[in-house]
Amino acid sequence: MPTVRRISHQFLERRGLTTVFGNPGSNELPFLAELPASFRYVLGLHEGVVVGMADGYAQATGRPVLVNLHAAAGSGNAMGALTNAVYSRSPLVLTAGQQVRSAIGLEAMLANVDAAHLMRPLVGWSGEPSCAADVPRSLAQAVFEAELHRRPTYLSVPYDDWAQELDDSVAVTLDREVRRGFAPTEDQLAELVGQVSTARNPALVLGGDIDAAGLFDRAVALAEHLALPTWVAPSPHRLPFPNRHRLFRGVLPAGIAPVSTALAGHDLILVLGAPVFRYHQHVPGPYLPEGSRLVQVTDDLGAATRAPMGEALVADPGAVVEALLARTTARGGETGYVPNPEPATAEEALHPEQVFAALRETQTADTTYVVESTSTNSAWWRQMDLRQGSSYFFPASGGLGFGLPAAVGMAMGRPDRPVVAVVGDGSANYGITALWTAAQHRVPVTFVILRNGTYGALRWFGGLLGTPDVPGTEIPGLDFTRIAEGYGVPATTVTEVDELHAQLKAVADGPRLIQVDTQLTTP
Ligand SMILES: Cc1ncc(Cn2c(C)c(CCOP(=O)(O)OP(=O)(O)O)sc2=O)c(N)n1
Ligand SMILES: [Ca+2]
Repeated sequence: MPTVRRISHQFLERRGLTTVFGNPGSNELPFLAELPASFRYVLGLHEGVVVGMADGYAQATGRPVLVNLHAAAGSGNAMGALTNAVYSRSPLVLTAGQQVRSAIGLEAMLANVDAAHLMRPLVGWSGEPSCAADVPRSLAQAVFEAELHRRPTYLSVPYDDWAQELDDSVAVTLDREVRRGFAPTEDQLAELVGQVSTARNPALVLGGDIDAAGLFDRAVALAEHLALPTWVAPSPHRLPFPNRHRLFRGVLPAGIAPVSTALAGHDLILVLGAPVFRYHQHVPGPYLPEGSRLVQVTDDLGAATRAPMGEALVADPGAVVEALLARTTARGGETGYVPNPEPATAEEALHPEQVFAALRETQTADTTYVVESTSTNSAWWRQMDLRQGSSYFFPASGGLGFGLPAAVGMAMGRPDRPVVAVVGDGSANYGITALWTAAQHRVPVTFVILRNGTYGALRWFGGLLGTPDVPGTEIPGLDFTRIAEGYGVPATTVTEVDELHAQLKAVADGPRLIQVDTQLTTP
């Protein structure tokens, strides 16, 4: 008779969840025992790094990813990174070990009290099976819930369940398939085609889901077909459109009034694959310009129901893109790209624009950038020239500690594409132990640390909020070359542009860290 562990491993193997990101405690060991040879366990030294790596791997592969955490303490450490995975809609399946069933109620050491509620409201589905025999079905539910809703799930399993024997009938769970189809109806498509065809001056706003769905090139085709000025929705965690394309109008500012100002004059605003909108700094004003109509198309039901204005169609944006391409008359939009500007310079240190121009000039066009530098966004979009899908990733809820781990996870998920992490000297500390995992697995990531000795974005926010003189924004004296070497990653510091070019051009067969002293700029 098969054990709970055997059936569960078989189910995970059939669903392709054979890379496990984890950090174990005693509660997890009975699950990890007898892992089939097809499984790969990737150890992270902190649970925030474990989830960050899994998030990167999930966004790189587009597939559900298994995470194994240590009871409540491990799950709690993971929550910060989980806020990013929620908003990047990463299908993570979090599993956590639980004390033996008889010791949970008395709250023995390592009991995860009220486990099914611990990770809410971050996770979509969570549970702890009522008996060992329900573990395989519960695991299958956790996987399907994550896959279908594209939202992390959480399953807590008492560690004395795994060795329990089950009767053969439970194997019926192994072959389950659950599929989703969110195609719009003919009437819905006809209405949308009519709205776009009759619009005088429509605009296109794209969200990260367009890139996640592999629609980057189809979005370009649509914009060119209909001559649509195109923006990226505020606070992007991915890039859904080439940032130097002649139709690109920029990343929408993350304030209510500035969004209306940017979109003024467009009678129809078509939002594909984005929440409406992920505002950040509070700048109140009209949600929409006078005379504008907003139509949002998303397969994220929550994003559709919570928007403050406009109409929403809950459907697969890809089906809408193809229908608009096929059923509307071409308007001959601009094609091609605008030239790159000269980078700004600085006195003592390098200007971030010089760093980004060096990346543009030395890295290949298929490079995946994982960015977590919060005061350099303007410099980044001014200098980078990204023309492929899956080229840009940023922490989706702004939770720091994503950059270094996610870069490691992405490089593991897509070993065919070079990965460069561009991380601030503040952000780097939240996920710094990812360097150890990179060294252990010889993951070929280039980590570029922008050292300006401060929490630059907070200095800028202080000015915005009228609180310029607050404590806790200066971080002098950090040396990431010595920290990196302590985790096994070779590292250098550069102060000149030529040195930076030379370092970036050098071929590395594993991880490397380049620390660059940069001037503080504003986001
Ligand atoms: C987990 C976590 N902690 C704290 C913050 C607050 N925070 C912090 C601390 C920032 C400064 C990051 O500094 P950096 O050096 O990484 O980048 P810049 O100097 O370019 O701003 S930006 C920001 O929102 C956060 N977003 N996430
Ligand atoms: Ca900084």
